[in-house]
Amino acid sequence: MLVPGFIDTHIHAPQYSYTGTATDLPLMDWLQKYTFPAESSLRDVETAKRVYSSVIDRTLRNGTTCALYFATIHLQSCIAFAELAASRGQRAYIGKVCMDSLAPADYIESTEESLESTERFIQSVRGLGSELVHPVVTPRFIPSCSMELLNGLGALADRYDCHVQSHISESLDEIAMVKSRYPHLKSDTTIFDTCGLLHDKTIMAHGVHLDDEDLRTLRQRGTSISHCPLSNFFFADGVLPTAKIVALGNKVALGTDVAGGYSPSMLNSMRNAVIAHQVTRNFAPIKSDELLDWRHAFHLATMGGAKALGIEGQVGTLEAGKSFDAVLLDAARGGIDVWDSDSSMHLLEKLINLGSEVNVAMVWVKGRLVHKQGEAVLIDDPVPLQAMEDTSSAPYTYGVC
Ligand SMILES: O=c1[nH]c(=O)c2nc[nH]c2[nH]1
Ligand SMILES: [Zn+2]
Repeated sequence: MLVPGFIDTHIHAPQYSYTGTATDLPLMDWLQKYTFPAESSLRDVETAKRVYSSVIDRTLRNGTTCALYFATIHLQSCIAFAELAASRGQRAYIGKVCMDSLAPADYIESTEESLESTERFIQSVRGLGSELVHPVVTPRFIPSCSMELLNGLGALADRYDCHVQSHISESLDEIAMVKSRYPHLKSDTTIFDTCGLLHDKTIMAHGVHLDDEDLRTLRQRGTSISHCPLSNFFFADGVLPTAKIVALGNKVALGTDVAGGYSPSMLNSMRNAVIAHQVTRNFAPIKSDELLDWRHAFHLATMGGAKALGIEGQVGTLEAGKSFDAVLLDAARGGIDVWDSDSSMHLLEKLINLGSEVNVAMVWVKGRLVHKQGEAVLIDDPVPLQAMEDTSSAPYTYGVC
């Protein structure tokens, strides 16, 4: 079954090195114990290239044709990441992370350094001239950014017309920290808004504790929420009422939040979005009839992501005139039994509920084959769609898998 490419709207590329571990602590302790040391080690550009190549490769193998990535604070490593994404052919929105507070001495920047290297990152990525790879203004979250930094980043996003990403109202420990620092300001939303960081190219992860007023502000600004259900089960101290938020008219997309979420698979994220919805329904004091099933989750993982990034005219569905960002899913490759009586809707439902990387046969971005199961990594040469029938003679350049 050929489906639109999956769009992961929240993934921490440098955390890929410890994906599948570090599942035992609340957010603030987890950042100090696991995240900052791992991210700090990517100061070394060669280490960064190894990790970033792996995460690009792994996400492509899982059918992620487009990802909105957090990187680290290190300018040269971030530029190397953008170059790798461009040569590997993934649609990648990449943020050089900004933090001038709440981080260890070896993984922090001054306000000036943060603003300067963000600007240089924007210019360098735009200088690559890639249609697929874009810079994103990325304050990590409010606790790790001074007001001066947030204001400066708002101005940069405006000047360069850039996407913005961060985390918003994500957990009780994060909210308590913001409240103790800014007791007079109502919420994360108020702070981001005051600093000019909420607009229609902004994607905020989590938002589990947004109230109705916050949600209204996000709607008015056209800002999207990246729902990361698996990570929310570990950190959020709550569950995002996704169906309610979608019904209110807020833009919602899906993310894996690697490595707070331990799986880089968007199929897994779709399944967890449905489970999270079932949890909110089952434990809600008043039962609502809002629905979020596998079909909605599939929509959030494709068109929802495209709308969040403002590229719904190019990707998100398989339609004439759009870019061919697509995934060929094949149940026969393992783990899924199909019966003659199965309709094509049953087949798609099975692929979403039971599928994994094993079932991702081929992946294309903008018409270029970027992954074919069982073959070496495809790099550099854009391959025209017509050339794909006979793979033995196609003019691919192969890298080492
Ligand atoms: O899930 C998360 N992962 C992170 O790396 C992070 N940083 C701030 N807030 C965060 N939440
Ligand atoms: Zn995150």
